[in-house]
Amino acid sequence: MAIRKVDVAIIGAGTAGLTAYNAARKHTDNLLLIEGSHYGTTCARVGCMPSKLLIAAAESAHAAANTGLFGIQVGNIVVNGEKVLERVRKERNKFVESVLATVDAIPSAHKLVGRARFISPGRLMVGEGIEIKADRIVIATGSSPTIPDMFQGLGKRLLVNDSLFELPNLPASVAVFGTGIVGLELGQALSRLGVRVRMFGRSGSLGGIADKAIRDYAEQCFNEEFYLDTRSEVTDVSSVEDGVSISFVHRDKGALTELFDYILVATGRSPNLKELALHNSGLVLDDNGVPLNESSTLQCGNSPVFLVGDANQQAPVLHEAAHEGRIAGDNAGRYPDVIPAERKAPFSVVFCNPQITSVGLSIGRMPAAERENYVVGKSSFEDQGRSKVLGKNRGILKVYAERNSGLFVGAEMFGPAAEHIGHLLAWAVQQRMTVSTMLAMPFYHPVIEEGVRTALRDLYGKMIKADTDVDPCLECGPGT
Ligand SMILES: Cc1cc2nc3c(=O)[nH]c(=O)nc-3n(C[C@H](O)[C@H](O)[C@H](O)COP(=O)(O)OP(=O)(O)OC[C@H]3O[C@@H](n4cnc5c(N)ncnc54)[C@H](O)[C@@H]3O)c2cc1C
Ligand SMILES: NC(=O)c1ccc[n+]([C@@H]2O[C@H](COP(=O)([O-])OP(=O)(O)OC[C@H]3O[C@@H](n4cnc5c(N)ncnc54)[C@H](O)[C@@H]3O)[C@@H](O)[C@H]2O)c1
Repeated sequence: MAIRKVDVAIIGAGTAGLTAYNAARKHTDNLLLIEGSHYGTTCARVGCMPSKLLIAAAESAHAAANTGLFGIQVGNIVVNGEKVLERVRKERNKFVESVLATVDAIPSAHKLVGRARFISPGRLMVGEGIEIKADRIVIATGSSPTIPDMFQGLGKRLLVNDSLFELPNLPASVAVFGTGIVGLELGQALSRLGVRVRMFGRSGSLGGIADKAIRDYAEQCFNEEFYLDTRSEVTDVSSVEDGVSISFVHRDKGALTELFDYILVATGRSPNLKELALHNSGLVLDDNGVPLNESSTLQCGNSPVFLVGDANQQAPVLHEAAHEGRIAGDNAGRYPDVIPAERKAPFSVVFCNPQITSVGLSIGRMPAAERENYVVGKSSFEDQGRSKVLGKNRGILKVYAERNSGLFVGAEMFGPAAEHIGHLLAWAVQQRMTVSTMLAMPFYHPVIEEGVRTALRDLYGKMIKADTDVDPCLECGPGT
């Protein structure tokens, strides 16, 4: 049995693990990055990048099919599924290669391939033959798709994000389970590429939208493209010779049984912690078996262990995984002199179409009494000038401010260019801007951002006096 002693061990060479490695290395040269599977990260290999590539193809097909609005007729549109997936993989591989180049640049003495688990506090076993004694440990093991029992046994008919992009061709039909972020992004993309899609949700949730009015509006929009039920009643899912048979209660047609080539399971992700034998780690675990940890330091209690990225499930998105890795790597390097870091404003974007963005405080999830402390402004994109020009005039934006201070605290949007609007609003939250400061900023004309001004003016009007309109907007052009 080989035994190695290091200052810092990092488990998992994904986005969080790699940034943790870089930060910890500024403090010590005696560190180890342990990876139990492929290098290349979830984001590049099976997450953000291939999904966005598939969505880009879908957007292209959708735009081609919807030129009639502008008086333009396009000939017969043919989606070549093999070529679509070929491009997804080809471009995806380039993103993976750029990560692999980063990993290659790490000295081999700092890397170890094998699955790690705790054998006691501060001691890890990697595979069956290597024991690592580590003064400090960063857990950066990511997350994996959760597969509910009802889908077990479907064999190759069951897809998750990891397997979808490896299909040689686009299937004719896919039933998507889960109306969360992954389900919505991939399900809509498949539908826009000509795949027959039905989407089955369970809890009423849709793409993480907290506000009920925005959620209902979005559900209606998606149903104009494909059948989506956020509270579906699915009575049977079985593997049959030609595919998967699904029995469900259709919202309008009652009980139905339909056949699909595949089901795509997008019912959430669980942190990769089970394999770590955390009962040997000495860490205090919550009811779900996740070590308790502090979000400003990522430290687990007073221990020399840090938990980052999807593994802690605090903010399972790429930029947060990277930020958390940096904080934890630095703290593991400097331990016991741990320093709390400022966290970024909460921010997410869902790349469905129209897009969804959520920023800052989630007023929609607050109890009614707490919500009283906030004022809500709203705008619709149905009549918004630039959105109409582009034929993208669907959507709602809600913006939130603290009632007493006028501080801008958050927003939620389903609508055009939400990936960009979300950035403006997230930066405003993080800069602790007030609504009046935001309204003093320049707004060009005609742009989609004018819809933000409309919502902020509505908010401002409600803040200054509930029953008084703000002054007319003299600088607002038509359709803002
Ligand atoms: C389909 C999809 C689309 C997404 N799109 C976006 C997007 O558009 N924007 C966005 O911000 N986020 C997106 N995300 C989320 C984003 O990909 C994740 O938040 C991010 O990749 C998490 O990084 P991580 O370092 O925590 O985990 P990972 O990159 O998964 O790294 C964890 C690593 O730990 C290794 N590991 C696990 N257990 C062990 C062990 N016991 N021993 C050794 N190694 C181990 C794994 O092999 C893996 O390499 C998407 C996710 C999915 C699934
Ligand atoms: N654009 C992005 O930033 C992006 C894209 C993809 C994923 N992600 C990250 O990945 C995480 C995981 O995404 P996800 O979509 O897998 O999880 P999620 O938690 O967003 O959604 C899972 C959905 O599945 C539903 N569900 C659970 N069991 C079900 C069942 N048996 N039948 C039908 N529906 C069921 C849940 O009610 C929920 O709506 C997200 O939280 C997000 O942070 C981010």
